Amino acid sequence: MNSSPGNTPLFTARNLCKSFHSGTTTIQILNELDFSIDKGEMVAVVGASGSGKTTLLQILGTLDTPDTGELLFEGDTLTSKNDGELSKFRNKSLGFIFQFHHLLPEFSAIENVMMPGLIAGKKKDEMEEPARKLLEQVELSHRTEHRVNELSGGEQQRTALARALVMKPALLLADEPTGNLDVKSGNIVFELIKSLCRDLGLAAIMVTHNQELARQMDSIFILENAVLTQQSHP
Ligand SMILES: Nc1ncnc2c1ncn2[C@@H]1O[C@H](COP(=O)(O)OP(=O)(O)OP(=O)(O)O)[C@@H](O)[C@H]1O
Repeated sequence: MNSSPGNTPLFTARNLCKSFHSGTTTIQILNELDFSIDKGEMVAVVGASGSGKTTLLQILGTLDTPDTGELLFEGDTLTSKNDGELSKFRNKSLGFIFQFHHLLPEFSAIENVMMPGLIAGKKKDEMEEPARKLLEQVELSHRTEHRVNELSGGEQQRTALARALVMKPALLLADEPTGNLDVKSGNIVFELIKSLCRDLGLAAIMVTHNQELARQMDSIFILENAVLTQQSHP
């Protein structure tokens, strides 16, 4: 949100509206919500349970569609892209990390990290070095050949982080990335997210219930009554 006049933000959401309908009830989750983030900026999104944080992140990540509104990446609209184009966009420009790791259990740590590249049509030889390097950066050099179910919860989440970064995205979307971990493992994952994003110049939007972690980001936004409000930094 710190763009100086004339500078295009990395990612902009304009006028997002989203409602869910259940029987006769309509829940308005997002109401003319505006948001933008600059290259390399790290923001936290907090809010009460059920306020719509996951829904917002899914929409920003083009995994869900708003009822109305527009998303712009580096000034280009994403709204007119078809599913195939959006899938390519996500693969190239976005990294995702969720509360649960969503790794493929039948594959090893390094195979999981290489996967986004292989899906994009890159050769295994091309992906092996960056995957190995990232596993080293998340302190898992000794676990590269382990299958997912042979890793601890913290190790699985660090593998998921390596996978999220392997395509060198510009923006990391993290939904409660430490929510399923004990405090110590969660802190390790959070510190890695922070340091790797800083080192790689990545922007990040992190949904969290943890105020202590949120305070360590560049800014905090509260999702309340279907709009995002920036909290003045403590
Ligand atoms: N597909 C859906 N259909 C109907 N209602 C939905 C759907 N997805 C989410 N909701 C409702 O929208 C609201 C927001 O859900 P969401 O998961 O985005 O909240 P959240 O802020 O991430 O919650 P939490 O902090 O508990 O994870 C909730 O009341 C939820 O029940």
